[in-house]
Amino acid sequence: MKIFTANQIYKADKFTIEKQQIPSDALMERAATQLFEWIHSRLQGAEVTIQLFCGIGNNGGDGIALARHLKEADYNIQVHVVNYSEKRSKDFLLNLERLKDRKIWPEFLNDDCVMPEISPNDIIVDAIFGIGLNRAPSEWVGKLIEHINASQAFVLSVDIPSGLPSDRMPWNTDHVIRASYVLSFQVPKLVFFLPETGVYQNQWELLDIGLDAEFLVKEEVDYEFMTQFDVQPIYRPRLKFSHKGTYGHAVIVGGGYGKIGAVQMAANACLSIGAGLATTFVPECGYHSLQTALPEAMVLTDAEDDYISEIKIPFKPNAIGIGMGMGTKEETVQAFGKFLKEVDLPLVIDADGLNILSQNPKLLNEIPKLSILTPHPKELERLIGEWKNDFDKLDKAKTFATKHDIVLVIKGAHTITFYGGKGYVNSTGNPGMATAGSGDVLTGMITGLVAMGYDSLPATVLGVYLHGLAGDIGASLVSYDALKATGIIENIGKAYLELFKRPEPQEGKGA
Ligand SMILES: NC(=O)C1=CN([C@@H]2O[C@H](COP(=O)(O)OP(=O)(O)OC[C@H]3O[C@@H](n4cnc5c(N)ncnc54)[C@H](O)[C@@H]3O)[C@@H](O)[C@H]2O)[C@@H](O)CC1
Ligand SMILES: Nc1ncnc2c1ncn2[C@@H]1O[C@H](COP(=O)(O)OP(=O)(O)O)[C@@H](O)[C@H]1O
Ligand SMILES: [K+]
Repeated sequence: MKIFTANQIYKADKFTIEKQQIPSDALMERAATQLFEWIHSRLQGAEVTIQLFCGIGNNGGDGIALARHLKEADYNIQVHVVNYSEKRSKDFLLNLERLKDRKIWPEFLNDDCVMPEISPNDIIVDAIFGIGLNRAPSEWVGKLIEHINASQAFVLSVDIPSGLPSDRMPWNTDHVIRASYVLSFQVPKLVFFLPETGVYQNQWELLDIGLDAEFLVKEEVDYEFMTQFDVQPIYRPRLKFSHKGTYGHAVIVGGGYGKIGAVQMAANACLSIGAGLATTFVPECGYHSLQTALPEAMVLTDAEDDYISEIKIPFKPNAIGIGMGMGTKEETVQAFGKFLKEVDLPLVIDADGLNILSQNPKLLNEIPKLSILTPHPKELERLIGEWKNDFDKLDKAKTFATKHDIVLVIKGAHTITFYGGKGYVNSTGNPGMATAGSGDVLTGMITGLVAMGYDSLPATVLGVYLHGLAGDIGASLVSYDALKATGIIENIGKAYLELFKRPEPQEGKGA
């Protein structure tokens, strides 16, 4: 699913209005009808007070049109116009007239207004600013937003929480609506997925307002939100007349004294996702535990007992995952550097592999093209340097991935994969996955998919999606708190099955 910028949404609006030959307020009416149906199907005429805060642009227009529908269904409404500018939009004015025709007189709030009383039992509709916000809200509007946030009422934001710009950090973090729920039109907004800007909503959902399908398909975007529908086509079914050689031989290199478990989990995940064969390469001390815990995997050992000193793989693997639990001892750094020079297939590099790269930036030039790097935020910072905010982080990450011709995975609540100047935002996963070893599992899964013949980018996008989905299934069985990394591995099979279930209506989770 494409993620559009505000400008692209305006373009889609214009295209739709021209192609479908509809008046401009028709889209606003579709938006309001969808909003009304969503609310009405849940409230079923309940006597709760609905307070609508409407700006003077098209977001406000949506709110005013919604007020008309709510009144027609006999809801108890109070409409406030947040009168922050004299430049009212045409469709806002049209809908204000329609409201007045029905004898509904909104209260106009100006810079000297008294803050309206809000009960915690009220429902707030936040239609103050939409994607047109392009400068800091005035102080009094910011105070009104603070007042709404302090009310403890349920806040339903129209399109985007008011005060949250769609393409930059807010000017004042207190002057952004904290939405209980966002009903967003047609396409998700990038800000829903970033740690610093995703905190302004608990949940979001898309409403289809019929923007033209041709435009949605053709428009090129910088970011895509990877849903079940987007990921399904990547999957390649196993063939009847296949054998284990068809699904590749993966090697997992890593481990050190006390950190063999990381390799074990990665190799287990690698086999669980479907690699034909898996071999681990670990220091000698890992031999017995690996052979015991994971009988399906083969084990090669380093000459050293406790750490890796020379990586020797006496056959040509189809994929190599490297770095988990490996440490950054000088001998290991030398071995890793030598290995990078020798190897001629893309690698999946994680954990200490990434730390060694950050400490020895010259090695960055030795990374095979199309390798996959999977840093968590701290490892990413060591690789690309500090960032000012999430948007700066995305720019830096994209530049780094393009410069080295690699797939860069920024792990987090919504993992983002960068390749070829484009970002793929993952839709699965949960806070239960913030637990030791879940990154090792991801590395193993992606390595397995590469071994099976998937190219680097599809392997990563599919691996990240299935990893999150396996975590979601695992958490649904044992709770977020009790989920462990091995619980993710156990549910990889169910994640495959889930991938092909009929899609649920789109609904997302916030912070
Ligand atoms: N394709 C879609 O998604 C559709 C979107 N619609 C709605 O239209 C909204 C966008 O409407 P607008 O472009 O009118 O913009 P907004 O309603 O978000 O903002 C109103 C106007 O105020 C001005 N403004 C921006 N920041 C300000 C500030 N800090 N203080 C004072 N004035 C400021 C801007 O010039 C802006 O045009 C969407 O968020 C959505 O709710 C719907 O009406 C119909 C279709
Ligand atoms: N709050 C969260 N929501 C969703 N996924 C998460 C969350 N926290 C962590 N994860 C996922 O769990 C994994 C953690 O990786 P990492 O930090 O490398 O763990 P480790 O080093 O312990 O193996 C990543 O894939 C990340 O996306
Ligand atoms: K809004």
